Amino acid sequence: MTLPPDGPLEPREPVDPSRPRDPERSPEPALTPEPAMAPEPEPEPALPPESEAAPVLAEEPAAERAAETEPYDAVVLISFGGPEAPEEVMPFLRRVTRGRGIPDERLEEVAEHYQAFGGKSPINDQNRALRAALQAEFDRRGISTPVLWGNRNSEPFLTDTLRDAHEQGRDTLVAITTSAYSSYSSCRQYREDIAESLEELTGEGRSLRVDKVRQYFNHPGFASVNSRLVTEAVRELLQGSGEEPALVFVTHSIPDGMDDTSGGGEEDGNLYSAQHQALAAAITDEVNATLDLTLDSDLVYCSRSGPPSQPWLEPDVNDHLRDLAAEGVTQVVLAPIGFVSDHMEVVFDLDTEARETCDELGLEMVRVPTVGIDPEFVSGLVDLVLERAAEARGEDVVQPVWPVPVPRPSVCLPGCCPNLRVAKPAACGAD
Ligand SMILES: CC1=C(CCC(=O)O)c2cc3nc(cc4[nH]c(cc5[nH]c(cc1n2)c(C)c5CCC(=O)O)c(CCC(=O)O)c4C)C(CCC(=O)O)=C3C
Ligand SMILES: [Fe+2]
Repeated sequence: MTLPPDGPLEPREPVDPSRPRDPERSPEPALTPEPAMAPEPEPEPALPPESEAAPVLAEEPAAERAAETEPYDAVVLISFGGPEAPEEVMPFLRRVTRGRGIPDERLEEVAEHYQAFGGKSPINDQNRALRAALQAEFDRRGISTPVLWGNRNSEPFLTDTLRDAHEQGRDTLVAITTSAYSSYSSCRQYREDIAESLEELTGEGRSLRVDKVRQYFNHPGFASVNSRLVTEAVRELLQGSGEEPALVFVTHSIPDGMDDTSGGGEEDGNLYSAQHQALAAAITDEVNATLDLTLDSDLVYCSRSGPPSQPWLEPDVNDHLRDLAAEGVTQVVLAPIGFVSDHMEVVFDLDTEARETCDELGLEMVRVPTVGIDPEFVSGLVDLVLERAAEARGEDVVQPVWPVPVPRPSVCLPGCCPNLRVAKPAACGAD
């Protein structure tokens, strides 16, 4: 792998919000200005009054804690969820879009994509594999902390996972989400899920604390692995034909308004698109340097939904492929850097729809794998857990970063990535 060439690898300030910021050690970032570190969230209030429903809970013995992950006694992988059988598709889609008045015709249209794959999204199996790979990596390092898994939109639901953890005496958890970038959909919405689960469990007399690792689009375990995967795909294509392909980076489109407020609050906004642009540009440079090429690249978007009247990030991947073909391009490498595994957005929107577009246009297309359970990605996530634990203990932490040289805060800044429809409580933040 490539080491981050330009990131500050010296430790950052320990978690002590009362300490003044030292400008020498906190270079002004180009993309993500932020204070040295947001304060830790207030601990959850003490247990609510005993009720008949939960008389024994306070007696629960504390589970054994591995020293390396102190204060955390469990890791929880949080993801989107997906249906696993035809009859689960519509209930899943209603859950995803609840409270938003999406017409049933739109849901039926999306349901067809799932039904074309037997009503089963690959996402849950991919998360089972990721959970197991994370557990294996902890085991390999001699760390006994369990890795749990909970979803927003399908079983196992996050609330149930956290309740089970509490039953087993585990009440201080650190979360990893399957989403690397900053935006409402990819960050705050997961923080709202955590807050909602914690509130429900508090109502049952269960007190838990859940912190979160920083967004990891610029952790080498994600960014450098993507760079390697793109480089290998380009190398293979060149060995086949010798003709230089066009490089196309793809991510999930979001409404323009959601991108405008990504970061937002105390930052400049547009972080979602800016983070993708920065990673795409850095990977392109690395591919060109490694393979001695001069490839051009573009960042494009897939999986747009919402009414046509609402602007979403563009161009759409299919429109872009048409433009490339019109310019005389004959080969493309499609790199889905916005996703961590080959879920429906990848297998339907790219491997099915975009591939059909390529076939129509006579474009040869290679789709780069997502990071999935690449050992270096899995190891990077474990590093992020240990980094977050050291931060929670108030120790100096080493925060590897590439290509954007500033780590995202693990405690989100006030007002970042706001929910533009309804204000909801969110965990893991300073607001
Ligand atoms: C940024 C982003 C990610 C990446 C970050 C992350 O991973 O979280 C992501 C992931 C995913 N999105 C997924 C599925 C869906 N997303 C929808 C709708 C939406 N996504 C949005 C954004 C994102 N989405 C937005 C702004 C909407 C519209 C408003 C809304 O509804 O919030 C809808 C509703 C139907 C439709 O309108 O298309 C569905 C079914 C699945 C599961 C795939 C599977 O089953 O394998 C996954 C991993
Ligand atoms: Fe989505």
